[in-house]
Amino acid sequence: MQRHLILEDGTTFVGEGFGAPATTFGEIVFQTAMTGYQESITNPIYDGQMIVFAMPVVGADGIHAEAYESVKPTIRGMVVHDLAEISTNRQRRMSLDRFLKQNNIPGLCQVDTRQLIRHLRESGPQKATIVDYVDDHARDQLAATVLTKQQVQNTATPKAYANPGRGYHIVVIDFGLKHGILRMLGDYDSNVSVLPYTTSVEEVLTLDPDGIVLSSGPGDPNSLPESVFTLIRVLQTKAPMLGIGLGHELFAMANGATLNPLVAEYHGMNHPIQEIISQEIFYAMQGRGYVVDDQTVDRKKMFVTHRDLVDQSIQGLRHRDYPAFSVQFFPDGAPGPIEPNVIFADFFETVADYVEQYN
Ligand SMILES: NC(=O)CC[C@H](N)C(=O)O
Repeated sequence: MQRHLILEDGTTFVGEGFGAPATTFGEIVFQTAMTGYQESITNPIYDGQMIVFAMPVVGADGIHAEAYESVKPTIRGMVVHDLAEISTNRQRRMSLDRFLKQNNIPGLCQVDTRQLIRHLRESGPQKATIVDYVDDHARDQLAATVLTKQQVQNTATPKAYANPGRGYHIVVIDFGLKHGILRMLGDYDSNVSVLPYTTSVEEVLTLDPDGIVLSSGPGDPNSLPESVFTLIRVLQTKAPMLGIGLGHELFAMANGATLNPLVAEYHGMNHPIQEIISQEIFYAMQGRGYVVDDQTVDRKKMFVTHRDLVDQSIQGLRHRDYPAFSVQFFPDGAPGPIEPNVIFADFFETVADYVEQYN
C-alpha cells in the first residue's frame, strides 16, 4: 500500500509501506553505513527516531539471533530505497518486514532516499511522520507533536542486574546500553553489574568495582540531571573509567566541557578516526548528534586522544589525573570494523594495573 513520509518543514515523500501499518512520529535521521541495519534499528541510541538508510537495498540479511543490540527496538520508523524481498542468509530467523510488524514499527520503501538524505543533510534532524494520506489533519498532528526528551529514561534499566562472569568486577552505568558493550566485556575476564544511571555513589562503591563503564545512549546529553555529573566526577577518582558515546559526552561535561548539537547528525562508519599518540587510523561505527566543543576542554584536566579526520571532531578524551578515558565512537564493532575493539583491551589493561596496585 502507498504510504507517505511528511517532514516538519512540509516536504513529503511517497513510498510503499512495509512493516507495521502504524502511524508514528519521530525525529528523522539518516544512516550512511552500508551494513548492520539490524544493529542500527535495535540500538537504543535511536530511541524515538526514524532512520533513513543510504544503503540502496536493505533487508537481504533478514533478522538473525546474533545481531540484536537491545531486547526490543524503539525506533519510530525505517525508510529505505529498496526492500530485499528474498533473504538467503543462513542465520536468518525472520524477515525484516515481519520483525517490524511484530514490533509495531512502520517501514517505507521505494523512497528516493538520496534526495531525502540530501534534504536532511541541509535541514538537520526534524520531526517526521509516516501516514497513509497527506492531508491537513496529518500535517496538524505533526506540527502539534512534542517529541520527548526522556530517551535515556525510556531505554536505561530502572533496576540493577548482573551479567555474571568470572574476573574483574566491572560496573556499567546504563544510559541506554547496547548489547555490543556487554558482549565485549564478556570477552574479557569480567563479572559485570549493570546499574541504572540514577544510582548513587555509595551504591556503586559498595560493589567495590575494579572498573566502571559509562554506556552509550540516546538523546541530548544536556537533558541529564546534575546528579549524573556528580556521580561521574566522584567515580572517576575511585576506579578506572571508560565512557562510550553518550558516556563520553557525559564524561566530558562532568569535567567542564560543553556539548554542542551537530547541524547534521552523523550516523555511519566512513569517517577515518586517528589515535593521536600512535597516528594510527581506523574506522568505527559512529552515531552522534552532539559534539564536544573543543574550546571548552580544560587542557590542564584532560587531553584529546582521538580525532575524526573528516570534521576534526574530538573522538576520544583522557583525564590527566585519573585512569579515566572515553571515546565518542562505538568500540564494540556491532556493526562495524573490529579495529576499535582495542579500546576494551586498553581498558582491561588499565583495570589490571589498578587492581595490582591497590589490592
Ligand atoms: N553514540 C551515542 O551514545 C549517542 C550519544 C548521543 N545520543 C548523541 O547523539 O550524540
